[in-house]
Amino acid sequence: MKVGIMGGTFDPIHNGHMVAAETARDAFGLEEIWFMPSHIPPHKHAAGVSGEDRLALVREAIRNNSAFRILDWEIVRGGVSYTIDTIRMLQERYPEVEFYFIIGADMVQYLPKWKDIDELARRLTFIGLSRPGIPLDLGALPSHIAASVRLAEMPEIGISSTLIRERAASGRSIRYLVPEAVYDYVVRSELYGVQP
Ligand SMILES: Nc1ncnc2c1ncn2[C@@H]1O[C@H](COP(=O)(O)OP(=O)(O)OP(=O)(O)O)[C@@H](O)[C@H]1O
Ligand SMILES: O=C(O)c1ccc[n+]([C@@H]2O[C@H](COP(=O)([O-])O)[C@@H](O)[C@H]2O)c1
Repeated sequence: MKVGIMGGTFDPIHNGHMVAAETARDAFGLEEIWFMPSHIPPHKHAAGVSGEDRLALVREAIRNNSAFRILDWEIVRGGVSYTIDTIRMLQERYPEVEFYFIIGADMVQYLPKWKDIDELARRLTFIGLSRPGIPLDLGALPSHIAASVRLAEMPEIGISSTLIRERAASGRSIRYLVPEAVYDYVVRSELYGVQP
């Protein structure tokens, strides 16, 4: 069975994440996508919203898609969410699964800085997807890392969680930038400064 892991801070999850996951599923014949919110992301600021709320937002986003599932291991484990730690555990628990890890073009360039990247690159295949303003190519990667990355074009979506947080904080609409059920949850729970 082929499973794509969609890891992220998801602060909040938005439509760029949804299209990235669906593009990877479709392009590489993945049977399931497991959305995996990180606890503390390794190389950027911690999320402003709790792990429980970010898990709830992901649950809302994927509720109508039976191929999309949630993996709460990193939130439950706490600490810094290094992917290698999680993948070792996942491969022990699910030895029959062939794992892919879905990332945006920004993260493709960043792969050499990931913890134990050489081991990770042996354990799984990365799927790199287009993101506006960032070249989608493997030219800058060492060849042994590039060998474990596949690229797929997706319609470029200029949405980031930063954009959503900034718009929400300044009272501008975030509707339709996030899945409708995510928008409803954000409004209901008054996250990111959004008022009902
Ligand atoms: N619009 C997008 N198009 C393609 N990939 C994306 C997009 N937004 C995020 N991703 C990818 O999804 C993964 C998780 O992203 P993350 O949760 O950090 O969201 P983000 O929008 O990049 O967040 P922030 O703005 O807070 O840095 C990363 O691999 C990232 O590259
Ligand atoms: O393991 C690492 O060193 C590592 C470094 C950067 C990012 N990651 C993972 O990549 C995914 C996307 O990261 P981010 O920061 O864009 O949310 C998320 O699952 C992170 O845990 C992992």
